[in-house]
Amino acid sequence: MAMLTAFRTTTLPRFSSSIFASRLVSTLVVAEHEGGSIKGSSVSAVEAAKALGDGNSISVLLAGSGPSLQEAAAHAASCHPSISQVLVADSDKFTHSLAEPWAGLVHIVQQKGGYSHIIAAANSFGKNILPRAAALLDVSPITDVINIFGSSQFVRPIYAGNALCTVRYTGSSPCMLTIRSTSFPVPAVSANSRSNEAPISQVDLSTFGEDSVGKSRYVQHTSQDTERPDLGSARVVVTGGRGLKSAENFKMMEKLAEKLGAAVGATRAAVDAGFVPNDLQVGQTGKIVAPELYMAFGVSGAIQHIAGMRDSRVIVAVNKDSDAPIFQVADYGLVGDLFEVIPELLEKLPEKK
Ligand SMILES: Cc1cc2nc3c(=O)[nH]c(=O)nc-3n(C[C@H](O)[C@H](O)[C@H](O)COP(=O)(O)OP(=O)(O)OC[C@H]3O[C@@H](n4cnc5c(N)ncnc54)[C@H](O)[C@@H]3O)c2cc1C
Repeated sequence: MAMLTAFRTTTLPRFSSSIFASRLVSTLVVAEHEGGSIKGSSVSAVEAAKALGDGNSISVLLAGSGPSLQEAAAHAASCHPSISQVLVADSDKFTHSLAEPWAGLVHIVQQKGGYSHIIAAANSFGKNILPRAAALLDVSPITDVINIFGSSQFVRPIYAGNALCTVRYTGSSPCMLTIRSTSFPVPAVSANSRSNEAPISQVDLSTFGEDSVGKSRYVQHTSQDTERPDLGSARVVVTGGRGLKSAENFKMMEKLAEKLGAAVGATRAAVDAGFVPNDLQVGQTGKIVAPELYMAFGVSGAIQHIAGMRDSRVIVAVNKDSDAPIFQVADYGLVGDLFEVIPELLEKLPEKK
């Protein structure tokens, strides 16, 4: 069984990456796609793979079926200069991201490719697939990585982000990671900047075991309004908490988001109260966001919520309780009633062009 050695907490150490530079690194990025494009969080996983070492050969694995898979493969082949090849598994077994068939796919691709690392984004896609694939490969995955030092040393938050833990991977290959995409932004010059396209090849599925199919069943996929930016990568996020008091009142947040071109977020209390679906939840057990502007209305600032938004560049909080912990992390705080503040904002903000 693979071993993880946690050897230090707190601030980031300065390790020389040369300790591990002599190892050959090749990485498989398990990528998610939608509407014919590879998702931004998966491109961040490619960016993270770059940090594993010079000369890292990075392969991107895409699976699914139909024309949108082929479009996504073409997009993946040209979306980042560090991608060496795109592997495509075309089968209706992978149309939905069910963990069992996808983990089986990662297993056979790893058996053939012998990658030293396998990476996916730490979102519902990666968190669903990677642990199961790791179990099939008999290694321990390292989750929620926010910094990479060479091929074996990784930093990840613990205690809801209150401490950083540096772990050294001493297990066998492959070393499997999920990464926080907000910690590996893709520089504008890297995105879509390659002059030639990476080769695309089909995965040979002849050894794919049918026993992984049918263990879980796809029911339906509900997704937020596609007109809005994705919560995980939006530049502006407006979040409502229990202070909004009802699903009806939460519509004010949507109007505000519309004016600001923002994504809507929510606390777990707001989700549990049924104001909004749980894919809007920000926090330790929700999405991790790091927008340029994060606006929190009627949010107390519980540690589990802060864990998901503390890396936002500017935090604005509106709360009627001046002692609310959210003010400890806010750059701008307004002690006031959100039912007065939001309508005033809606009135004074110009319409989005
Ligand atoms: C294991 C675990 C995981 C968790 N994961 C998450 C997570 O991922 N994300 C998350 O958010 N929570 C998470 N929680 C829950 C978390 O502990 C808090 O319960 C939750 O964040 C509180 O949400 P809230 O701020 O909306 O509600 P509350 O704590 O009830 O705060 C409501 C706030 O609204 C203010 N308010 C009320 N009326 C008004 C008004 N008219 N105008 C202005 N302000 C007003 C109040 O002063 C108060 O500060 C988790 C908890 C546990 C135990």
